[in-house]
Amino acid sequence: MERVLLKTVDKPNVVIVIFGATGDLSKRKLFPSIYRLYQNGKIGEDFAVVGLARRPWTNDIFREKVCESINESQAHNEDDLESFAAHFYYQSFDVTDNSSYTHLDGLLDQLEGQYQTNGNRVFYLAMAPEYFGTIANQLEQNGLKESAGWTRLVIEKPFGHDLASAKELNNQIRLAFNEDQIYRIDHYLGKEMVQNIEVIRFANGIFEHLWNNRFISNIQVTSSEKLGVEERARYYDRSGATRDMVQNHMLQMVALLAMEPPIKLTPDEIRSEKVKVLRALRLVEPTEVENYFVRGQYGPGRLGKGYREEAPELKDSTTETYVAGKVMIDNYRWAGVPFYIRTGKKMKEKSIKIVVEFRDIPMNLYYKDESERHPNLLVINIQPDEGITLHLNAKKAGVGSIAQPIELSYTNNGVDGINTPEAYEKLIYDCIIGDTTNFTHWDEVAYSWKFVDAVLDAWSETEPLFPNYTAGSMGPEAADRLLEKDGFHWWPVTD
Ligand SMILES: NC(=O)C1=CN([C@@H]2O[C@H](COP(=O)(O)OP(=O)(O)OC[C@H]3O[C@@H](n4cnc5c(N)ncnc54)[C@H](OP(=O)(O)O)[C@@H]3O)[C@@H](O)[C@H]2O)C=CC1
Ligand SMILES: O=C1O[C@H](COP(=O)(O)O)[C@@H](O)[C@H](O)[C@H]1O
Repeated sequence: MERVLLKTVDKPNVVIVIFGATGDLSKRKLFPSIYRLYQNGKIGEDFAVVGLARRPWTNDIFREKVCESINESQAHNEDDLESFAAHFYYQSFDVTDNSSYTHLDGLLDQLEGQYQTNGNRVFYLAMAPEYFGTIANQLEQNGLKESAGWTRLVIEKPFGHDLASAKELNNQIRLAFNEDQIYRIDHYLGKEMVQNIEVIRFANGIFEHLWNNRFISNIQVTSSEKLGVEERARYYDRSGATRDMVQNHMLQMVALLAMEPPIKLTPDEIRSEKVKVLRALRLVEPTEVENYFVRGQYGPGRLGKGYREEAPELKDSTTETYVAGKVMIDNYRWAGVPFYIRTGKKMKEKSIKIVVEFRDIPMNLYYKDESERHPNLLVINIQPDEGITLHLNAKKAGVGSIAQPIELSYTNNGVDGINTPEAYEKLIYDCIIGDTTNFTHWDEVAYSWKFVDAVLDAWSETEPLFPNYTAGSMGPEAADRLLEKDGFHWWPVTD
């Protein structure tokens, strides 16, 4: 099957307008990613980047900041960097002020002539979500969408706080932009091994034929972080791990693992299969929440302070920094198979890993201890290692018919081992060539909110007993019991 792109161009000509260009995301992810596109020849010389934020910076200060961010994050060539930075322009801008947009319109006209960008514009909203509706509306009202080329709007997460606010936000944005112009970023969808899930499943007969409830006993998806809340207490405390990670990244991975093969590799066909999975998620009943989900918050431990000590305003916080859940998909393929997910801050290791556990053989003939079990596992390593490992059993050399567990491994040599910038690099490129496959459609966002809202609503009825895991551990004990009662256990995420 051939991947069909909406538009395929070698070196697209474009002006990228970044709202929030003085912020953390721009510095840590966007500038380095655009630089990598330039370095790798994915964009040529016919591009410009306009940075917008309130600070009274000049083009020179902005270019210095861009160079600093690249200096800090990756290998580069000084001459290359200077010519790259010359494509960056800054405008001091208040998103709530009408006149800022008029000025921007003039700047875009000038740059489009200078760089021959054919009127192609990406508006990247790297700002707090409360401004998304206003910006979309102002772009429409001030005619900034009306150019000779295409215009696309990239929106960062979080997309709403719950289903109701997400709907409201979506309605506001849709007044100004069509669905096919909206690119909702989920950076996990830009990770190499997340993109590989589809290929591992659908390009291998040995997996796809077994990929169902007859042969798979459970699937475990872990995204653990060593980092704590860092400088983002204000955002994170209103969000918590469920909104920050489960509503988007974790459920997207579940959808890719569970979807039916698409009839074609087009964005619409893939999305339609993912939506079917998200629609089939079993909503957790309020009285059942304890049987399906576990929440946690880190206290002091091997990795330092507890969450409540990270900032004065977190002193009495009941926000969860950890979630584990048993997700059931009520469809023909997956009936009865739990998808266990877990994610948390200040855990033992940084690891994103998927373990597919196949049903065990009915009798153990080859291990001395009859209770010993070594089910076949397919492990998809997403970060920091990238690759897959298949756990099998084979005969121990020279000792009769005794088996031992063995592993077949494939390591995907990442370009330089840094995963997230690469994910942003891919997604920015996809956006400028018009490939929406790895962006989330409104339907996916809505079904995901519906699922997590049920859990969050049930939790809001009771006060959690926090903290309940130590910084540097693998999370609360209750998360182990979640699997034990089904006869399973978490497979380790480290060797
Ligand atoms: N940082 C990260 O790692 C991630 C961030 N995100 C999302 O990306 C978005 C941005 O996050 P982040 O960069 O961390 O946020 P920051 O708080 O670091 O940056 C916010 C930006 O908005 C600008 N700004 C604020 N108010 C206005 C205004 N009225 N007019 C114009 N500009 C304004 C600020 O600049 P100034 O003060 O100069 O106006 C600044 O450039 C958020 O939606 C966040 O959830 C998503 C994933 C990861
Ligand atoms: O979206 C987010 O993701 C990061 C984790 O991303 P990763 O690529 O390092 O796994 C998380 O730290 C952050 O809280 C969240 O907003």
